[in-house]
Amino acid sequence: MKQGIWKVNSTKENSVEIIRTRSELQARVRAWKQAGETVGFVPTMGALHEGHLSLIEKAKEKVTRTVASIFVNPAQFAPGEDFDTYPRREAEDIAKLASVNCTAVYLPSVAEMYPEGSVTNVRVESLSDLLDGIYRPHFFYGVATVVARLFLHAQPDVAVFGEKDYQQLQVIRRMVRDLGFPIEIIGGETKRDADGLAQSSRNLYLSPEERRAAGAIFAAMHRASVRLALGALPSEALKEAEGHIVTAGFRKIDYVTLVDPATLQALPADEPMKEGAVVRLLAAAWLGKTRLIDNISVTR
Ligand SMILES: Nc1ncnc2c1ncn2[C@@H]1O[C@H](COP(=O)(O)OP(=O)(O)OP(=O)(O)O)[C@@H](O)[C@H]1O
Ligand SMILES: CC(C)(CO)[C@@H](O)C(=O)[O-]
Ligand code: BAL
Repeated sequence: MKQGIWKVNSTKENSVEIIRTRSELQARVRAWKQAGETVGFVPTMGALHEGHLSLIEKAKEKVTRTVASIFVNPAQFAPGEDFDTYPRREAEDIAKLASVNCTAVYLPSVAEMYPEGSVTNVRVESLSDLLDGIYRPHFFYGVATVVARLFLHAQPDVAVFGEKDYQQLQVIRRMVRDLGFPIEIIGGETKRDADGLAQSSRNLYLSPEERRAAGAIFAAMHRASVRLALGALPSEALKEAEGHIVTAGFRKIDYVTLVDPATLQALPADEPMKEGAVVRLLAAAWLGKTRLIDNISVTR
């Protein structure tokens, strides 16, 4: 029966196994585990770039089988956000996954992730309500809900998330801790273009002019991190960074802030960082209609 489901619903293309249903994925993972293999999981929304592929490579260091998922999750988009226009590039994505020898890709439908009448959600309170949660109040509830469901479908030993979405990584770590998922969560470092811009699927929305301006967000954060390491007041270093971002052509800043890396609570703005402190500098800003986020670690 398990074998039958697998044969009907999955095909092989460029050596990546394509799996579209929860039952197939669970059967496949169960078979691997029974054979003594270990499973790494990389959830994505597709339109893959080198950042995503680096997470597969990171998983491969730890496990013998890797599964990527591609699912544009309606529950994490608010009305008026870009759910309908979010880039969808299934064939290209599958070829990219093949190029890094990802074992399988999970491509569930909305009905597979949210069976009709589904009313069960996961809320990681507190962490979800700060920073991006202020500007996208629905967002981390949608992320936690879908990631919990994906974890139950994929049942991985290890899951890798990008540090680019730093708050998301912390929310997932907290959910895994609180609910006791037997999954090791690993953070993957942010892959950047030559000018420092963090790679992101939404960079595809930028016009050539906007793309030229976009590097300013990282440049401003990097400059602020150097000043902070030298003992500048956060209020001054962050204000200067905001000035650079606006001058480069960003139309609106949601935040440029210094936080505790674990709790994400804002640090005092009017005291220099303590010697030896390691904190996180996070920023979110709008370039035209595109919202870019980024973050870096700052050490004094
Ligand atoms: N530049 C990057 N380097 C490393 N990991 C990344 C990078 N960008 C995204 N990721 C990670 O890839 C995973 C899937 O993210 P997602 O599919 O939303 O891509 P994205 O590029 O962040 O898209 P978006 O533009 O919608 O934010 C997440 O864990 C995310 O943190
Ligand atoms: C983790 C995730 C795949 C959940 O939909 C998404 O938020 C993303 O791509 O970062
Ligand atoms: N990269 C996180 C997914 C999102 O912004 O919708």
